Amino acid sequence: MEQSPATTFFTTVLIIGAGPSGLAVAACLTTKHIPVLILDRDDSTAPLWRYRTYDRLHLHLPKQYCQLPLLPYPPSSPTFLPCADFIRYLDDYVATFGLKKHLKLRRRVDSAKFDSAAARWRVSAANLESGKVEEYEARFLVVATGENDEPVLPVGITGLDRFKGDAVHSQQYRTGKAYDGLDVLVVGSGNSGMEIACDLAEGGARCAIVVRSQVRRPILLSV
Ligand SMILES: NC(=O)C1=CN([C@@H]2O[C@H](COP(=O)(O)OP(=O)(O)OC[C@H]3O[C@@H](n4cnc5c(N)ncnc54)[C@H](OP(=O)(O)O)[C@@H]3O)[C@@H](O)[C@H]2O)C=CC1
Ligand SMILES: O=C(O)C(=O)Cc1c[nH]c2ccccc12
Repeated sequence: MEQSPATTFFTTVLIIGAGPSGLAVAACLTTKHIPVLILDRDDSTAPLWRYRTYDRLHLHLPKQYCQLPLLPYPPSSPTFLPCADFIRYLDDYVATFGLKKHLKLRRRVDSAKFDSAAARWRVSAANLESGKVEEYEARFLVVATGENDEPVLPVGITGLDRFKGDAVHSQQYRTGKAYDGLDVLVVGSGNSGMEIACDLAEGGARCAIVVRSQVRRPILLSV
């Protein structure tokens, strides 16, 4: 059977990733009237912040280090924003710069090639709603897919397959209250591991933490 040709979309700048970075790039370009399209495989902007964070999450950095270009936080907002406030800010950001019309969600980018003869990027994406392949042609490509979207699990932990308890990645962890009275081992002493260990202890778990190399010292910022 003959395949119908893929639909092609044209733009000047194609941005992959609708997290804070992708949205910031899009806002800066659209205010200069440069055409953009933003692709994301998830069904919303900032999916990591919406779907894969624990309940008590606040930004660890003071708000002045976490604001996106062209839209300051109101002075009344707290110095360390709760996650829900940060998401609201990102939603306001999308509304303020009219980014919704440039967003193409549920698009999984599968390849990106630079066609030097045409001086264009040719990007192929699966439309996860329709199941069809879409092609995108752009003069510039911005990859804003973040560092933390995909969970990283250590491979080859002997006996993990026989472990009777829950083993979850920090992306699935929500609250220490769910572990009241249980023994929990936290692997990793970055910001996630440290804060989750604290949340577990406050939730009533007996908690231990694995530190592979070192406990990093906090950098003190004046706020
Ligand atoms: N509220 C906020 O704003 C928050 C921000 N963040 C940010 O998100 C990013 C990711 O943070 P995080 O999720 O903590 O990840 P990180 O990469 O910062 O930390 C991962 C930790 O896991 C350890 N680790 C990895 N593999 C193994 C293994 N096989 N055995 C033992 N230990 C292992 C690492 O040890 P080693 O040091 O030896 O590599 C490290 O301590 C950071 O930029 C962080 O600042 C995170 C949480 C909250
Ligand atoms: O507050 C922290 O520690 C974070 O890791 C969040 C964060 C890092 N870089 C950012 C850029 C914009 C908004 C939030 C963050």
